[in-house]
Amino acid sequence: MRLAVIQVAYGDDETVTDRVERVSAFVRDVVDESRPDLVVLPELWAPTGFDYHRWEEAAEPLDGPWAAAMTALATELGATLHAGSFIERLAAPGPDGRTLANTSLVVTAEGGRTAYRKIHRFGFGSGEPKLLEAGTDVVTAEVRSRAGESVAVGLSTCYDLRFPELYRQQVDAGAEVFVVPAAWPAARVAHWTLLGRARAVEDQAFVVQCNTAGTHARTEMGGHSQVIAPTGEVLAEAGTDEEVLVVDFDPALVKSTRANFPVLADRRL
Ligand SMILES: O=C(O)CCC(=O)C(=O)O
Repeated sequence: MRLAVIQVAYGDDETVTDRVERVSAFVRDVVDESRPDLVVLPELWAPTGFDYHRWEEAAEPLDGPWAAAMTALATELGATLHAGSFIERLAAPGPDGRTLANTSLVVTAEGGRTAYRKIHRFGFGSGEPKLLEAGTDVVTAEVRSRAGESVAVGLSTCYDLRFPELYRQQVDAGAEVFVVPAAWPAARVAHWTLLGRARAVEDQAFVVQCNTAGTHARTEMGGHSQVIAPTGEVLAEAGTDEEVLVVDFDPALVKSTRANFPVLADRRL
């Protein structure tokens, strides 16, 4: 199976409309050139990650124009698109009284959609916890290759990476690959790379991390998107600029790694 991780860079100058157009063209070029089965984009690349005060105006429902554009792109290209996340406007306020969520969207080549709402909100009282509802559901999506292979992918977003219990629940739900879109700042990028490898080793799963590059809302992003094998081997790692990682991987490596070194069978809780 082949995947392409697109580490998008952006600043504060580009309009959201221009960015959606630019990134869609970028995805088209990557698919034309490399024919990946799965393309991954970062967290909140369209509504501008850390620009919290614009989220309200940028929010769209799950059946809004951004999701429609991403669905059209996936079906046009015949590849599964993990479109990263967007600010979703919920139909009704959630338990915290908020009507927005940070929602990731996966679209298959046939246009089937899976959505995941970020469970762990980042901001310690401001930003996400103040503005967004928290997701409650552990979500996996099936990704099929052009050759007919199939793998279950666990969905999480950025700060979720710090909470290993979420990934154990994804393992219990059948996940063999974890895909993590992010807008992870440069200040803590060492945590990002370390935690990604830790999740791969402890859960014996592929980890696909797609971060943001550039500086927006006075926050420098960390880049260093990476793809990790279930053994902990780093299969590819980006630098700090806009970049694409194309990686071929064999989903069967998860089962063989878990069979050959069966630590997950020794869990006690
Ligand atoms: O946990 C971190 O250090 C960064 C998390 C973050 O930026 C986010 O979830 O948006």
